[in-house]
Formats: sequence, C-alpha cells, structure tokens
Amino acid sequence: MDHSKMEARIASGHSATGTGAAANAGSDDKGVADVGTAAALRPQLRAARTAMSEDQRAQANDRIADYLDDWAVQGLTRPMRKGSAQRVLAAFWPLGPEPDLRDWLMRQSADPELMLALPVVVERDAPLVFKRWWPGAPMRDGAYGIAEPDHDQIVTPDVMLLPALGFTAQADRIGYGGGYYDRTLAGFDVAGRKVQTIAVAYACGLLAEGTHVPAPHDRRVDAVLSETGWTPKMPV
Ligand SMILES: Nc1nc2c(c(=O)[nH]1)N(C=O)[C@@H](CNc1ccc(C(=O)N[C@@H](CCC(=O)O)C(=O)O)cc1)CN2
Ligand SMILES: Nc1ncnc2c1ncn2[C@@H]1O[C@H](COP(=O)(O)OP(=O)(O)OP(=O)(O)O)[C@@H](O)[C@H]1O
Repeated sequence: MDHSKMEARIASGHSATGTGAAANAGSDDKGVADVGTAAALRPQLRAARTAMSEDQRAQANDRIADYLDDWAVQGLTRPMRKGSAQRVLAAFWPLGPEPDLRDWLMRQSADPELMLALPVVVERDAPLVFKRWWPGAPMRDGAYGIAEPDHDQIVTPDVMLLPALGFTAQADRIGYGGGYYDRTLAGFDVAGRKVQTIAVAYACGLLAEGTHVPAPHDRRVDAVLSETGWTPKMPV
C-alpha cells in the first residue's frame, strides 16, 4: 500500500468505543459500519503508543527482552524442523515507535543453534521474504524506510516475531494494515509449512474485550508478548 493510500485509510478510520488504554481517544462514532475493524482502531492505537515516553519505551524494550530470554530457554528449543541444524527465527527491525528487539537479536546471534532473519518487502501487496541477518550484515533502506538485509540469502522461518500495533486477549493481531504478514502466513499454509508466530507489542496495544472485530483474512498468532508478559501464555 502506498503512503497516500495509507493516509487515506487512516483519515477515514472511525474510533470505536472501548475501555482499554488504547481505546480512549475520541468515541463519537458509535454505530458506523466499521467500528471495531483494524482500520477503525489504528489511529487510537498509534496515539497510545506515541504517548509513551522514550524512557517508558526503553524500559518496555528491556522487559520484552527479559521475557524473550526466558522463552529462548523454555520455548524456542522446541520448534525445529526435522533435519535442520539451526532454527530460523525471523524478527523485525523497528520502524519508528515499534518495540526494538535489536539488542536482544544481537545477543541471540551468538547462539549456534539459531539462524536469525528479517523480513523484506519484495513487492507491494505480496508475501514477505525473509533474509538472514547477523551483526554487521549488509543492510539497506527498503520499502517504508525499513532497514532490510542487502544480500541474497533467503531463508524460511521456523518461528516468527511479528510487530503488532494492537492485540486482543485472544491473540488477534493488528498491524500497520499492509496485510503483509497475513499474506505471508497464508502462503506458508498453502505450502504446508508450519511456523510459530509471536506478535510483539507494547501493553498499551491491548484492546478491550469486544472492541475488535477481526476480518476473515486475519490470522491469530500463537501468542503476543508485551512488557507485561505473554497473552495468553508463553508458547512452547
Ligand atoms: N518493523 C517492521 N517491519 C516490517 C513490517 C512492520 O510493520 N514493521 N511489516 C508489516 O507488515 C512489513 C512492512 N509493511 C509495512 C506496511 C505498512 C507500513 C506503514 O503503513 N507505514 C506507515 C507509517 C507507520 C508509522 O510510522 O506509523 C506509512 O508508511 O505511512 C509499514 C510497513 C515488513 N516489515
Ligand atoms: N491472505 C491474503 N490475501 C490477500 N489479501 C490479503 C490477505 N491478507 C490480508 N490481505 C489484505 O491486506 C489488507 C490489510 O490487511 P490487515 O488490515 O489485516 O493488515 P495488517 O495485518 O494490519 O498488516 P501487516 O500484516 O502488514 O502488519 C486487507 O485489505 C486485506 O484485504
């Protein structure tokens, strides 16, 4: 989706009612057809995240890394494809105020059983591809200004960390609205590939019960991790 289309979607988004931290901004639009859709919820989710201070974000990033450390020991050891020597863990390079996993990734790069990867937008409205990442890997600015690996080593993730703007207690995920991850996961389904999915969000992205109406193409993730812990529980 190009920038102008994205802005148009945001401009047309209506606020939904709700009691969650992210659901407080402007709620005069009761009754409109798209109340509760991801598009309607994005503006207030963005506002809640932007309202965090740099300090709060840094602290939240540290807490998220702590939870990921526990999971790396207790959970990440499991989903290994038969015959493969390394698990491929796809993460993401932060865009603006997203959770920043870079320090954690840097530390994980020392684990010989892990191969790290980052998403690459190769084509608009198409599935993502994943390329290997290691500290010092050549990078370039890709689509949407997100840094991406600049080489040809495409890999298939066993486990995927996905950025999320919002989430529900049932592990529904709201992203930026490009549909990239939903398309990517749908493609993996067709190919018969199993991938464990973990959305990473700040806790202010939690939507109150009944606030969000997922679309048919929306994929639940196996779990959501925020600075307050796992929703619904650590995936093992
Ligand atoms: N860090 C990160 N990497 C990612 C994603 C993501 O959401 N975050 N993606 C997830 O699909 C894919 C890229 N897709 C994207 C789709 C739309 C926008 C987008 O709408 N950007 C807004 C600005 C967002 C903001 O800063 O608030 C724009 O360009 O107007 C960004 C990425 C792959 N890599
Ligand atoms: N499997 C799919 N096949 C085709 N189009 C899809 C698929 N999944 C999502 N889309 C399209 O992508 C658009 C955006 O989807 P959605 O709002 O769920 O994005 P998102 O999950 O927030 O974004 P992202 O995954 O990029 O972070 C929707 O209009 C939808 O039609």
